[in-house]
Amino acid sequence: MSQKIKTYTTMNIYFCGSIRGGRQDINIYQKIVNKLQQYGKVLTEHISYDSLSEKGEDAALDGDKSIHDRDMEWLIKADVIIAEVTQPSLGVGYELGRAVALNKKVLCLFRPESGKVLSAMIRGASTNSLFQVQDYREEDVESYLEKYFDCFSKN
Ligand SMILES: O=c1[nH]c(=O)n([C@H]2C[C@H](O)[C@@H](COP(=O)(O)O)O2)cc1CO
Repeated sequence: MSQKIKTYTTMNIYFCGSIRGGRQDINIYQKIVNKLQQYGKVLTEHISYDSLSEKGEDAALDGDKSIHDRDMEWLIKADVIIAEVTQPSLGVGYELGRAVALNKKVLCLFRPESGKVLSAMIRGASTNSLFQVQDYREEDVESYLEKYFDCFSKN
């Protein structure tokens, strides 16, 4: 067990979650980020911060361009992208499109019990093991991540 965690320590994980699209799901983002930190470095940990409001990060110096350019650098260096896609977000949709273009490994997590219907452009992109969409209930999120990273280590 300890050996498995050791192999994961250098993995770069890019977590996507809604910011300006709405912060309703922040508690779930925190749960996901906490779990992901068992497997590697979460480059976008800030998405889970209580202090980050719907206004987004304070990018007073270079504005939104610095946020975009930094996040694209992180996306390029990520080994895997985990996205919580229940709360619709333009930024998350954009990140996922860029991740597909970069041939990255992507897991999208969606909660049907929210009553929302996931965009066809996300669910419909799930054609192979590189881009997966997983429906889940909040209480099961950790076990889905465990299963995903268990298979990840074998690929
Ligand atoms: O301040 C920010 N910082 C930041 O890293 N992002 C990135 C990471 C999130 O996965 C995604 C959220 O996009 P949006 O704000 O459109 O919901 O964009 C987005 C913003 C604000 O748009």
